[in-house]
Amino acid sequence: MTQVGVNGYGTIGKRVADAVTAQPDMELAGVAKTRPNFEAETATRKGYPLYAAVPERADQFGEAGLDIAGEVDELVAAADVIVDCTPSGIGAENRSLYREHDTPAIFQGGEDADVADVSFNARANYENAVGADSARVVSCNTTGLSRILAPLDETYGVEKARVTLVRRGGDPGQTGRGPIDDILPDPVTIPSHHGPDVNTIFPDLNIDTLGMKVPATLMHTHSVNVTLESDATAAAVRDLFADETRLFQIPADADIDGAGKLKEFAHDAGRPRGDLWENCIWSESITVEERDLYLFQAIHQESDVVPENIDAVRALTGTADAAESMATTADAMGVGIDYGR
Ligand SMILES: NC(=O)C1=CN([C@@H]2O[C@H](COP(=O)(O)OP(=O)(O)OC[C@H]3O[C@@H](n4cnc5c(N)ncnc54)[C@H](O)[C@@H]3O)[C@@H](O)[C@H]2O)C=CC1
Ligand SMILES: O=C(OP(=O)(O)O)[C@H](O)COP(=O)(O)O
Repeated sequence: MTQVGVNGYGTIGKRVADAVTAQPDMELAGVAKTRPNFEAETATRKGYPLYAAVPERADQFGEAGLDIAGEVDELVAAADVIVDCTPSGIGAENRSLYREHDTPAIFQGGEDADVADVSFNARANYENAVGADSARVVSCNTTGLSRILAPLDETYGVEKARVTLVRRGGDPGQTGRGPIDDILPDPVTIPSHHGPDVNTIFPDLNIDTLGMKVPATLMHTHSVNVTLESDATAAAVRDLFADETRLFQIPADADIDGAGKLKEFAHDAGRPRGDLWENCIWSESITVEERDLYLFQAIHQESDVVPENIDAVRALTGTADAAESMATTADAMGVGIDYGR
């Protein structure tokens, strides 16, 4: 059993912790929190060992009626792998703590690529992380792009990818984020950081990305154009994507017209927190004009990186190959949508 510690128990951390507890080959060593808020209370209620992330604030937990198992360095010492889910930039600050304890570490996409030995996407470059000391699971958007680019590149070759990313302003719980009533080119410079981030997974891939931010919280939406190196048809691309567990093709007759209905669908399906771990690609949008493929996809920013974090644990510990790990993760979490079956 691999003992996994989660440092930072917010949007990503709480989902990674739940996913760890579902795996047959992993145990949750504990989670580290900075303060005794409602998420700390939930962790305690779930029976997760709770550690104080900031030693000076450890007393606050007891004062709030929450027992702690210790301080974060004890969690790092006890874990075989630590998954750092702290806000952007804090992961880099925590790197020395993980090194001190010789604990392999997984970082998130908000960190710069040089925080870790490798940038990671299970479908595209799992092998690069096998036996590494650290890996960075690329951002939700880069994860979503890597999942479609890997099969397209393997099957047809990618001459050039062009993607416009319409980004949600903040997560549902991020009440301080915006825009509230605006549509922003963000970043206004081109390419956005997503293209270079894709290149940390596919170093030679030719890609331009443009980013925008809108007053939405539910999901990101991508408008994708990929010029392929060889001929394809829309039907063949649909068949190719159908073999990918982490790609969900929204059927035309599902009456799912946007992120709102996608989330409703996820809740109806009994998904925890209404999570959609898969890219959600509108099947009707898949169009091929000569060698140009077009599609729209929605990405659930809060959850698509969660299966990737689980696979990254197995890659760092060398306990499974990519196919085995992705299958185990899917079975344990219920990743994959067989609509209509
Ligand atoms: N929310 C999203 O849409 C996605 C976020 N990411 C990345 O995941 C990482 C985490 O993001 P979120 O979960 O959204 O952030 P979050 O703000 O929801 O959660 C971060 C948690 O870490 C805690 N924290 C702060 N300082 C800490 C410290 N020194 N030690 C331990 N914990 C500390 C915060 O109190 C909070 O509970 C970032 O790198 C982000 O870019 C990646 C994909 C999607
Ligand atoms: O990594 C993300 O988005 P990004 O790839 O657009 O930077 C996540 O949705 C987190 O974005 P945030 O930095 O706006 O919280």
